[in-house]
Amino acid sequence: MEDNSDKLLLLLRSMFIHVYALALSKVSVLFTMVLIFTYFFYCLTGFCDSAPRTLYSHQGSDADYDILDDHRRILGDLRPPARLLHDASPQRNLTVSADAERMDSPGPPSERTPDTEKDGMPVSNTFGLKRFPQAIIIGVKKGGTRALLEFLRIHPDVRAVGAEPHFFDRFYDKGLEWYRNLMPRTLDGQVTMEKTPSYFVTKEAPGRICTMNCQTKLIVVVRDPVTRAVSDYTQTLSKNPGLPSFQSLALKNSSTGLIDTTWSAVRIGLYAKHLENWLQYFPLSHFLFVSGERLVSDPAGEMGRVQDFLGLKRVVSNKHFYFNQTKGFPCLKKPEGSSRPRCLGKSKGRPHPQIPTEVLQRLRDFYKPFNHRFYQLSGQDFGWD
Ligand SMILES: Nc1ncnc2c1ncn2[C@@H]1O[C@H](COP(=O)(O)OS(=O)(=O)O)[C@@H](OP(=O)(O)O)[C@H]1O
Repeated sequence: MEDNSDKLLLLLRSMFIHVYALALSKVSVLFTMVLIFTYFFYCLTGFCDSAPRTLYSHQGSDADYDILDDHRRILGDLRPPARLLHDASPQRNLTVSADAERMDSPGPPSERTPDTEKDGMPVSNTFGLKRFPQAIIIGVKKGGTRALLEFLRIHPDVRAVGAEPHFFDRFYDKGLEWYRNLMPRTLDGQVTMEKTPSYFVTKEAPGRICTMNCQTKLIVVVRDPVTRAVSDYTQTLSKNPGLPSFQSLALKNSSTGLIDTTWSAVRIGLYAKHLENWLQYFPLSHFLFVSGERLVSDPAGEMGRVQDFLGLKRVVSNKHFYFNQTKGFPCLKKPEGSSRPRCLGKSKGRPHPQIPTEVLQRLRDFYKPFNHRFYQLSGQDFGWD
């Protein structure tokens, strides 16, 4: 009898231990799952990326860069890249100098991020590496640079910083590692890009970019300097409604009709002058001049040229665009993974104030010789006169 109860007790004890162990393992599985979900959520909101985020768009020229787009892209980035699914990438003709390759290696310990170095080798905790841009949209302000970058970002082999980094004009003292850390991760063969339109008019920018990598491809979106000046003025006016009239800023003196070239809205349009500075550092073959006008009238045509220049397969084409009658500009058809068609923000393609025709004509006359010099230097006639 006592023997039997002992056995029962033993049986009950072993059952209890089993149930307890089972419960413990379930709790630990649950706990692990909670941890995994928390980590994914953290990554989805962009916090596990080591890149310092800059949002200079509100201080800079590009006032309506949509940060939500970056979050959408982070979601997109969690999808395995196409080339990992089927490796059919075309041969790239982008070249990166030995110096740039060297600079891709990790910086001093103080600048290292946890996922950029292991045993002296760059590694990554997601796909790809942060690299210096092989191509930069350097200008011009109000030329259509945001439209170009957003159109390029449709391409699976282009990865670009959303906001303007302003490294080569404002933040050069932060150092190249700081700049590289701003870049999105890319796989071999993908092109890293950024756009900061003020580089084109920054005297030091070409030398600094060449120090990073003299093989960098440079894209300049140019637009009739007269409409560009009005667009620039419209932007400043939207931030400062008390601004003096366009004509009082553009003309030194209304009776002589002399143009005030110290006004930045006028000075930026002297494309030949700025290009001459760049040509001291880079050969013409490193530049692509995109017509801001054609980017509106024939976005697919202009994108074809850009993709060729970057050595990319022509992926972005007519099928990606539609003309939005209300906005009066081409917009992107519903991009994959997004729920709606996409036009640029309200500050892109806004109405310009009426400027007296004689002032516009005066400006047109003023720009004529500079435009012609620019056509000569660039080897392209943009037909502004
Ligand atoms: N598809 C599309 N949608 C909207 N706007 C377009 C587009 N393509 C070119 N543009 C022209 O881009 C002009 C703004 O140029 P940027 O993006 O270079 O401006 S900025 O320097 O970044 O502020 C902007 O200037 P404004 O028309 O004066 O607003 C547009 O004319």
